[in-house]
Amino acid sequence: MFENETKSIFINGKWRNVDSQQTDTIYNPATLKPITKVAYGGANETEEAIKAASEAFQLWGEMTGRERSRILYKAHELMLEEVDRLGEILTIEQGKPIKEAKGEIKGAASFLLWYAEEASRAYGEWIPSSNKTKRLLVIPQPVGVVGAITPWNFPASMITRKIAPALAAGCTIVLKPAPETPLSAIEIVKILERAGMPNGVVNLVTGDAEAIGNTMLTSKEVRLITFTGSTEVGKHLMRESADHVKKLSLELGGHAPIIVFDDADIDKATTLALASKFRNNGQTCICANRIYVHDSVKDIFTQQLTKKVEKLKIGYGLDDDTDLGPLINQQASEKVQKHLDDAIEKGAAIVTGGDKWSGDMEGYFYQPTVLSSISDDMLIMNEETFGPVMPIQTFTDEKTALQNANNTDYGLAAYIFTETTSRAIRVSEKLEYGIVGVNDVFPAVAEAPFGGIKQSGVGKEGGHYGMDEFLEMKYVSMGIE
Ligand SMILES: O=CCCCC(=O)O
Repeated sequence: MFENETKSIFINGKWRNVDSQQTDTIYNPATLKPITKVAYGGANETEEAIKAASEAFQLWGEMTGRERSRILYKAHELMLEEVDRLGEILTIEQGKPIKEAKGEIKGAASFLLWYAEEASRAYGEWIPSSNKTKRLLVIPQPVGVVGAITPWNFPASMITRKIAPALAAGCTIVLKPAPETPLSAIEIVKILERAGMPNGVVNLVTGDAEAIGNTMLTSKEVRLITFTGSTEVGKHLMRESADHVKKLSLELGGHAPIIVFDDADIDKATTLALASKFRNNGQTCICANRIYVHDSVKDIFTQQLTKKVEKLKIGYGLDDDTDLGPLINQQASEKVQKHLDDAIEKGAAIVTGGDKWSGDMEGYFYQPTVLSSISDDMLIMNEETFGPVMPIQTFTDEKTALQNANNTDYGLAAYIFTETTSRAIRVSEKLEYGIVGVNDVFPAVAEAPFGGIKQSGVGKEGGHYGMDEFLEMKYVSMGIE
């Protein structure tokens, strides 16, 4: 499936390596075996890519929305034709189970479709003037060159979620995928190329993350950076982009609570909690990180959940029956272990799991773990774990549950399980989060605004809101006779 070396830099319509011939080896996180080598680009390649994107902006920005739409729509069709192959590539480089990988590819395609449709719907405004001799217009115009920095946990859908609205709006792109997972990015760019994207509109630079990111940050021509990743890096981008007053769209860390009320459907609640926590092995920014269960249903919830967790199959992502793949790398595994050790030291009890998984592969596998006897001072209740550990704490009244859920600097996603509509509305309104799932743990869809508040980010991805990020509203004031 892969050559020993893969050309991974795409600038102005040409695939190439770097002049220095420097490469980066990409590993399969399940086996720790090398998959291929990609080009190790840096500042030079990023500057070239920015130049190409700036030049292409003239053409792309002036095309009609309908013309841009046709290319995005074609890319959507091409992506759907290749779900199986792209899913396999994604699993091989990222580790997630093939059923999730194929689901991600379909999700990635859905952003291309949605923004193909939105491309011709960037409306302006005619503002009624209070002065008879004036006419006031608002014209939406593309921001310009966009630097897109994407994460390893969703190597396909986080790319299309960013670049589809940017392209629909008329922006051009320099894409930097996560160093761990450049192969899905290469495939997506090839699809855009086959769909007829003009040269220079989408450019890809793999390699030295810091050098590429800093070149984007210090470039005057890059008008907006869209980033998904940690809050720490998001803060760095905010600080360093101040000199050029760059626009930023940031999807950062989360620490999602699930509140299980006493009127919840427990069978549904346990299925959903499990899906939220263990999808992508807990490596999702909207994964539940802490569960608050009403005291009166704690036992039944924990029993049912544990039974379901114990049926999860850990293994190689390409095996159809695998539910949990490996963690992405050693650092991720160490963090999970640190959170677990800290919790145990502070009095947590292991209900199930609690250790590394030693199968026949070299990767960083971990048993799906459920913990009880949880206290607020544990690391796991305060920091993003990004791994398959679920701490269960109890509460006795709605007010306390809300206080606990809101007691964090993060504000990405929160979930509540209840069968009472008024409670669902009341609690949703009080949760200090950008996204609330009510009896639903899969809120990320192309047509809705995804994004956090507080230290979980700025801006929205998805829906018409997602395209607004890439448009400037130019105000034209006309004096008339
Ligand atoms: O990690 C953040 C993106 C979540 C995407 C999804 O839930 O599909």
